[in-house]
Amino acid sequence: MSTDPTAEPILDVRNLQTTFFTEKETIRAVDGVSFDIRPGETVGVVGESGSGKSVTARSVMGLVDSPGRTLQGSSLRFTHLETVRDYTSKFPERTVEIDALRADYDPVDLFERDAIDISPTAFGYERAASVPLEDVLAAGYGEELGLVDDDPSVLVTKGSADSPADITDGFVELTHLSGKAQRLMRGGRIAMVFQDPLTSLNPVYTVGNQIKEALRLHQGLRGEAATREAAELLEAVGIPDARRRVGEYPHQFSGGMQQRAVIAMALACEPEVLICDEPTTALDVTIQAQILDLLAELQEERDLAMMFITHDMGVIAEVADRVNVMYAGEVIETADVNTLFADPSHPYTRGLLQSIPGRQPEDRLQTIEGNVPTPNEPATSCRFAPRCPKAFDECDAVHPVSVPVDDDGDDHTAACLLSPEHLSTDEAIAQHRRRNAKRNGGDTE
Ligand SMILES: Nc1ncnc2c1ncn2[C@@H]1O[C@H](COP(=O)(O)OP(=O)(O)OP(=O)(O)O)[C@@H](O)[C@H]1O
Ligand code: NI
Repeated sequence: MSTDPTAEPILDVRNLQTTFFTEKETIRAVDGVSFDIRPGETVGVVGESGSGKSVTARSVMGLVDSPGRTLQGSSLRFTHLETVRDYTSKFPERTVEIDALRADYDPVDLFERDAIDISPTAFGYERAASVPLEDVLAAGYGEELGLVDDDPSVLVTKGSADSPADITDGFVELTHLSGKAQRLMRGGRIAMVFQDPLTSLNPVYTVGNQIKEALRLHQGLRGEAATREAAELLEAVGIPDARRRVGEYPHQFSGGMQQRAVIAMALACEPEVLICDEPTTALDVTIQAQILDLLAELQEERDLAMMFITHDMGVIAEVADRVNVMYAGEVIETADVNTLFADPSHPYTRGLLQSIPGRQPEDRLQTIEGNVPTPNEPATSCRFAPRCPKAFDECDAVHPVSVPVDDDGDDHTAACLLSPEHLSTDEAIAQHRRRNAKRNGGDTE
């Protein structure tokens, strides 16, 4: 699984916050998550039950149900250029051209208006002049700042909205999609495979008809051509006797074959990004291995960007190029897969690795005591501290932010007061305090 580390991301997740407003409490299920995925790359998302993996995936898909909501300040950028051009011509009323705005607005003036309660630090910049207008719009503050009447879904950053074919840079902001623009994205450009194949398959239609429906919607194929393509897709995902089986119903398929059919359905839409949420958890080990091989093959053929969710470190080792470790709504460590296994930094990641059978001497299987807490308060401390073997006093007083683990610039970050590892603990804590203060708009922590 080699990917080009210099390639541009196709999906850029920035400060994603998805919260459930229940009668009892406010659950910050995803609390400021950032990462990106490149074409051909698999980003693994791992963590115990309740850490926010599925809500992250559902947020990207726009499938968060009430009482959940993705909050203002979150940005999910789909940067696939062809899609940006296509959406610019299909949804001109939802498109904004940054150059045209820049001519009319000076960001410094924007932030100086008295009525406005947003500071540049909310966007991770210290000075107003450094905040790109597209960040303001993507995070949903365009209306408040008087830039636009309605949050735009398509942001053209290089080129003119009048000439879609000549656009060279921009993104579709997934958090602002609705209606047809969302239907074309979901399934068409970004597809998802769930743990239980029966959530995706309708029991009353044949498998073939369901694939054909996807082909009609997203590729405009009908009739004989669609039937042929449906059988070819079933063949491509390794279903034997595909020509006959297109006429069968989901219940006539085994669990493994059902999941293959779901993958075929996802591929019928020719997506750029495939999100897999524990796609093999319900399957036995042999079938699981076959499905993982299949996904790897399909990814190679189609240069798919994949987000792969699992609580199984063994599966992560097999499928992922990069890994995000999640805990209580936050990404607490991120690294390329080899670094993560060889040199984990966060005590939580170390704990997860020690709970893989066969990875520790004397075959002692360690598990981390306790459970993931429900993140129902803003983070003002380390959410892992109560379970952490390394916890010390400050862990209850300072919220650790993601910082580079060391200074060799290899994109290995951890959200732990013991990082960066080359600093003394006091220096590291001071850095976390400063970064918190900055994020909260200059307040003291
Ligand atoms: N519909 C909902 N209403 C209220 N809270 C929810 C809802 N869906 C998820 N949550 C909460 O969001 C948090 C994250 O849940 P999520 O399903 O993303 O966890 P997960 O990491 O996918 O866990 P698992 O490994 O069990 O699938 C949990 O605290 C959960 O209780
Ligand atoms: Ni889940």
